[in-house]
Amino acid sequence: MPGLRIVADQNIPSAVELFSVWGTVHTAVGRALRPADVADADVLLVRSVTAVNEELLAGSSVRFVGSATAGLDHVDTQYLEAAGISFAAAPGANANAVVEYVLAAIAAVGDSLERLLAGGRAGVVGYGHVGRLLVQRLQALGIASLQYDPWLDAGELPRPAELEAVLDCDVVTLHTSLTYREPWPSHHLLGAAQLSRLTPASLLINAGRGAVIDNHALLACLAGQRAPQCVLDVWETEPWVPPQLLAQVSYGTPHIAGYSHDAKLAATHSLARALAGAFDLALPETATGESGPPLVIPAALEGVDLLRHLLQLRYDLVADDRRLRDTLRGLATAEAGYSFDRLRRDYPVRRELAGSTVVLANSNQAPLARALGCQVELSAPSELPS
Ligand SMILES: NC(=O)C1=CN([C@@H]2O[C@H](COP(=O)(O)OP(=O)(O)OC[C@H]3O[C@@H](n4cnc5c(N)ncnc54)[C@H](O)[C@@H]3O)[C@@H](O)[C@H]2O)C=CC1
Ligand SMILES: O=C(O)C(=O)[C@H](O)COP(=O)(O)O
Repeated sequence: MPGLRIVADQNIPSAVELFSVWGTVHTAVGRALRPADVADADVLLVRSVTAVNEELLAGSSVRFVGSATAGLDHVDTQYLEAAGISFAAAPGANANAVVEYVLAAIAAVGDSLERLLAGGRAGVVGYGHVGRLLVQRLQALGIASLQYDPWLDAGELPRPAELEAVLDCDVVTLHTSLTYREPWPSHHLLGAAQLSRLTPASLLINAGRGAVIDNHALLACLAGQRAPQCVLDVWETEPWVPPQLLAQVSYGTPHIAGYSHDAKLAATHSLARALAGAFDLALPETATGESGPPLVIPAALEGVDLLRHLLQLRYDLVADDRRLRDTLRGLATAEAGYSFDRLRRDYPVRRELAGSTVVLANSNQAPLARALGCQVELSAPSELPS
């Protein structure tokens, strides 16, 4: 069906290249999309910053909406269904990127990694695409975890636990969708009472949605005597980040946990497949992404030093944190919001570690590299254990 009018968020990489075989692609600033921008469109492609609802789409000619995201809290899927508008998202496309962010955060904060490897436990809240992959990776590294996801049958979780027990783990990491739905809303799942279970020895990570934690209660908790360590990628008030909260966290980033180059491209391709399926269009052959250049690992590294080195090879949390703090310092609220969005728009190319080839001189290094999803090459191949 040639001649489709397609409106796409400017931050969906390769959207023009991939979708223009089916029509004209107009790119737009996702947060600023208004009804007039989509009134004549057939297809709308968004990211998480565009609220997709009746207000935006009523009276428009849009027949397909694609969201290049895992989270769906910005989309009124009931409205789309009632209005007969097809919808697709990109579940799982960025799960590995988020997992690598979380592991890098654990490696960066104090001795969290050492404690987990020495018999500590990670508490995983939300056992969807991200939670599942994280638990698999932890298991491969020999790290125990407990999981909380009351929407699933306990049998689907390797070690299901009550939220309280999960909060008592050494590392607590949040991967729930944002939902207000009873009986288990995730909105403000962690308020003052839940946060009070954390101790100075705990590390709390949120790379899900900001509003899963009551940010007022979090600020009070982090300013208190028994404050845990905390790493935040998401903020309840995005795109504005409260300076007081940023000042209290060990590391803060501008909602980029899922922003690997690989994940973004996978999401665009997944939307192209969905549109082709919905409109019965021929899907052109396109090259799939190549993994980055091989990574050469120093032979002397072993154990926790090797693991920390591997986890920080592809993702530099410290640099992302510094960029956010340097950018936001001293800015007024509105300007800070624009700057947050600009950091996301201009995010540097980041490749995933999983799928990367690592070149090892020491065959003892192979199990850890494999546990992180790397392809292993030995500089002397005959030494590689099977
Ligand atoms: N910071 C970032 O860059 C990214 C953030 N996200 C966020 O992380 C979330 C998780 O991603 P995926 O695993 O891909 O989504 P998913 O939809 O596969 O999994 C979400 C899980 O959360 C569970 N859940 C919902 N309410 C819950 C509650 N009250 N308590 C415990 N669990 C609950 C659901 O049952 C589901 O299993 C997304 O919904 C999105 O909001 C996802 C990707 C990137
Ligand atoms: O997939 C999700 O859900 C996310 O949170 C996205 O990775 C965030 O990116 P944007 O869609 O806001 O660019």
